[in-house]
Amino acid sequence: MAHQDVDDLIRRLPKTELHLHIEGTLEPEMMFALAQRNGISLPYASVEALRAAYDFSNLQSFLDLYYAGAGVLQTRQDFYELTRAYLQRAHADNVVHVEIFFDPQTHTARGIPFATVLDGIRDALDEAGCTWGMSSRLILSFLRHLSEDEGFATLAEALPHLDRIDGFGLDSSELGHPPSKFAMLFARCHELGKPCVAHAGEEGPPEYVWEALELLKVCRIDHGVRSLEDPALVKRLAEGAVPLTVCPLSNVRLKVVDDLARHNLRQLLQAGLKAMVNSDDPAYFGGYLNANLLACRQSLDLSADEVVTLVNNSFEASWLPDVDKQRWLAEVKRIHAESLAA
Ligand SMILES: Nc1ncnc2[nH]cnc12
Ligand SMILES: [Zn+2]
Repeated sequence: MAHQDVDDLIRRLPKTELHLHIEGTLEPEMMFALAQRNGISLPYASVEALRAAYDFSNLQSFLDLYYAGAGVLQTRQDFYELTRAYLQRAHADNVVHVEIFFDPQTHTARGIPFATVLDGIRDALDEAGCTWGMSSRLILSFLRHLSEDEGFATLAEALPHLDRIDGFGLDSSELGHPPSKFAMLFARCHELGKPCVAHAGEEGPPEYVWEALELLKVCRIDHGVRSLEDPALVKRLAEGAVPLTVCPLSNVRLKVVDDLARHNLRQLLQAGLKAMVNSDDPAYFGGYLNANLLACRQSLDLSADEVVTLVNNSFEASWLPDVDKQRWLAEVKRIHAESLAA
């Protein structure tokens, strides 16, 4: 199939996104607009100056800016508008199902009530369900640079809202904050009957992926690109069909890989791992879901079959009920067959 046809297929396929930080969808234009509305001054003269600062050397250099930027989010309406803007972009990319992270500790630490954050995000998710039939799940992600006790305090704040929280995650500065630090917290999350995921093997070593699996008992690994360094881990991930929510443009921008052409996405698939493509923090990393897939197609010369495998892996790894998964997988198959026949 010609490159142009694979690109068309990428755009046409229904897709799901499983690794997306809602705070990472805050575009510079919206950051400035909210800053003005909320009477906050930003240390940048213009949108262009802010964008120019998006030149990261590693995960921490990004996180410093990302947490500072999130300071403009104050009201339920702000969180609603942020989420609505992301969902509009996802819908334009033919994303039909999203499972998104929110970082409540980033906001409650500034005095924003937990419910303000949750209500605003949920307003937009519910609206997207009504307007487009887009399905969604919301994942409360704990900040791993904070203590486990602080995680427990956040979990206590979440308890009255558990009907609107679908799972738990772990993100932020990975090095020096291994999953084992949160073993008791995640045990409690499992007791609440919710699925858990964790960022691991982004900058951190394969041991962190092992800990996420064995101690936090996660059902997906977020990133996990360093797993290939450990053959025993690859065997474990393949045998357990553990999904890896890979974020290629993020990996380039955070210098996890030096060049997209040298990303190990294909090697992950060839090792039998359930990898897929996601956008992570698209406002900071230069592209939403289709942009990630198109960039991989171009730099890695992905075939139509590889694209379909990535999209299928994503539906299979989602928390959709089986009947919905089967419906979307059948739709992917139909569109793939149509594009082959064209
Ligand atoms: N890529 C990433 N890794 C860890 N924590 C994050 N929070 C937002 N984006 C993140
Ligand atoms: Zn992430």
